[in-house]
Amino acid sequence: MESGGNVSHRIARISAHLNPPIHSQEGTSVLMRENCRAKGGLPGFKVAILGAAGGIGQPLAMLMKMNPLVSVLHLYDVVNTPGVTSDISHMDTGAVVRGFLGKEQLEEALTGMDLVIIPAGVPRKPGMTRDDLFNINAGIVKTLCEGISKCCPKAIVNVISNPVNSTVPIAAEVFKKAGIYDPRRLLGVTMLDVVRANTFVAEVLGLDPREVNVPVVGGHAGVTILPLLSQVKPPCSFTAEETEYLTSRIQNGGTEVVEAKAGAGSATLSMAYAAVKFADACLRGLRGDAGVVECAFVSSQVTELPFFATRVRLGRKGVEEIFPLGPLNEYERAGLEKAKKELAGSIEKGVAFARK
Ligand SMILES: NC(=O)c1ccc[n+]([C@@H]2O[C@H](COP(=O)([O-])OP(=O)(O)OC[C@H]3O[C@@H](n4cnc5c(N)ncnc54)[C@H](O)[C@@H]3O)[C@@H](O)[C@H]2O)c1
Ligand SMILES: O=C(O)C[C@H](O)C(=O)O
Repeated sequence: MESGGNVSHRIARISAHLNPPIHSQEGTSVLMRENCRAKGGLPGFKVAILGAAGGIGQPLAMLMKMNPLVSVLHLYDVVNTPGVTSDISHMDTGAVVRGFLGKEQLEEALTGMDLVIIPAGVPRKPGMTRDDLFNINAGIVKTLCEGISKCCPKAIVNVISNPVNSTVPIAAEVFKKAGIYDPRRLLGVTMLDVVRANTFVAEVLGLDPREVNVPVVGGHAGVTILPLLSQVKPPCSFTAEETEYLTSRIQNGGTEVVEAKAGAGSATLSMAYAAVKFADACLRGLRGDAGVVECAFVSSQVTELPFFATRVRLGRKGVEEIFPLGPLNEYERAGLEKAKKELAGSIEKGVAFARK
């Protein structure tokens, strides 16, 4: 039986849990309470989501709370994290959730993290390109990466914020400036392109999308998104018309969603799904699992460009192997040239911004 002392200690803990100290908006914070269950510390990884109250951030937070590899989940945003954190913390899964609000709490949110996922920033509206988001999102990503440099320089960083083709080079420059850059640990998330490609190819082939794997290389915008339909698994072939249809649909998948949402933002739910699929692969790599291979936009020597998305093998140190493009057909070779031309400018734009 519990002693009286233990019982009142437990009630005090529960009451602290139900009545968390909430500080003022202007002041530092909300939801600073230490969750008592964090003490024992389940085996697992510590993950932070920056932009956790957003359209991607919320479902991403929910799905990461369900991931058995995660023991601690930090939710950071400049708005609304108390509500999102309170809500998600009631899920009866293992990860302990803590919320952090506003830039005063960024460092606390980041300290000790193994993986940081960044979906912070504005999304597109119809008629915009991803590059139109640069002026706002470049600064957001820069500030967040400065925090990472200081508080968790060894963390794996997954950049979702657009334009990914520029925000990843920005992150790299920030890390270089801080003297902590390890290219193996910085990954631009292009998983949604693969998810879409698997879905659209499966539709054409009449297969279950879970059985299909399409490598998508290059970058994450328009013609820089290059699906390698000649390398689809299971092996298959497409007519010229199917190739044209699939390439165009995969390259314009983001725009398809932006237009359907008609001003209410861009892909959030499929992106959260893709982000968790990718984060889970990073965590399995960190754990030491063998053969974890996904596509990502990383520092690369596969082409003459400093960054390029290809299939990479994920391990304890992040990106441990970068696979070459493999044999391309004529259609893909032409696509590659177009992709490289646009990518070069986007990468340069990010680097120039960060070096200013
Ligand atoms: N890589 C991809 O495949 C992919 C897919 C979809 C969307 N995106 C991009 O992801 C980003 C977010 O999209 P969304 O739909 O979630 O947008 P959203 O506006 O719904 O959410 C963004 C969140 O970021 C927060 N935020 C803004 N400034 C911040 C800062 N300085 N620090 C922390 N948080 C901050 C906002 O408060 C908001 O909660 C956009 O740039 C979008 O283009 C990328
Ligand atoms: O298209 C967008 O603006 C969001 C994202 O990059 C996507 O591919 O859905």
